[in-house]
Amino acid sequence: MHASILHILNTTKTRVQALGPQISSESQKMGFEKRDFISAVAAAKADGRVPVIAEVKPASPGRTFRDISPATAAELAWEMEEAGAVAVSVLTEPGVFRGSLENLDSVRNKVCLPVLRKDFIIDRLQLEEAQSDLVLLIAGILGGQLGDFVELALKKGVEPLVEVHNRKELDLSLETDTRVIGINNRDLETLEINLGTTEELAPIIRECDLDHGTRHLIISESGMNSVQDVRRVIQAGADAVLIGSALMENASVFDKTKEFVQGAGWRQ
Ligand SMILES: O=P(O)(O)OC[C@@H](O)[C@@H](O)c1c[nH]c2ccccc12
Repeated sequence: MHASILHILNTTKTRVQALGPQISSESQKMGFEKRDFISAVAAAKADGRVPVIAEVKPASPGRTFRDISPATAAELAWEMEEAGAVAVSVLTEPGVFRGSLENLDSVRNKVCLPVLRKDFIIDRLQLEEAQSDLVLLIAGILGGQLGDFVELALKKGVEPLVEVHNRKELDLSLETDTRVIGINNRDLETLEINLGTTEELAPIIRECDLDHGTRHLIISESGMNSVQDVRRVIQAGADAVLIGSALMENASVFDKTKEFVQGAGWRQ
């Protein structure tokens, strides 16, 4: 693991331990209606949009994009929705990524799209502390506990998005009941990007689906800057893409999201 990721895992552990009792009482919140990500992807495909999960990302290791308050997060998410995004991802890790649970709540109250909580989940209490439609579970971090976390999320009615980066993590994820697999093109050890990761792993998922009569949704995550990049991973078998930095760097999040969603004409 890269030093910044190890640092996040340590601070997350301390934070969750300190917040323990408060989190369990918050989980009583009622009146939460889940938004279905799988049918949102199908709807996007049916009307010719490239399914883009657009990410509200204030910073990443070594880079700051924008200061994002809950009000700004809502504004950005609204631009993403208007531009045709299929879902919104919200970073909630408060240290290195400068995210917040307040940003997540604010986004979900503003838009009608499914919302993904993007964080480093290491403790089941974290599944109680926020309400989202999808939750990221990183196979490389959860290891042997992955299956339990997938079950827990499903039981809560939250769609797990299991993130993998190599064959070993993919095999682990295919043993769970997850319906959504994210292939991270970024190596969490070096933080380097290689879109070939999707080209390598997506066909393995498709083959497994054929063998078992299942149908996983494949999300290609990270490192896409152009419509050509998106085209490449969709052609490799991805159903959807997850894009953060390229949107945050652009002066107009609406314009950039729309460009990816429309695919600049390569989509018939
Ligand atoms: O900003 P990018 O390169 O478009 O990547 C977005 C997203 O995939 C990335 O933020 C991400 C993927 N997996 C994560 C796990 C934790 C934090 C962040 C991430």
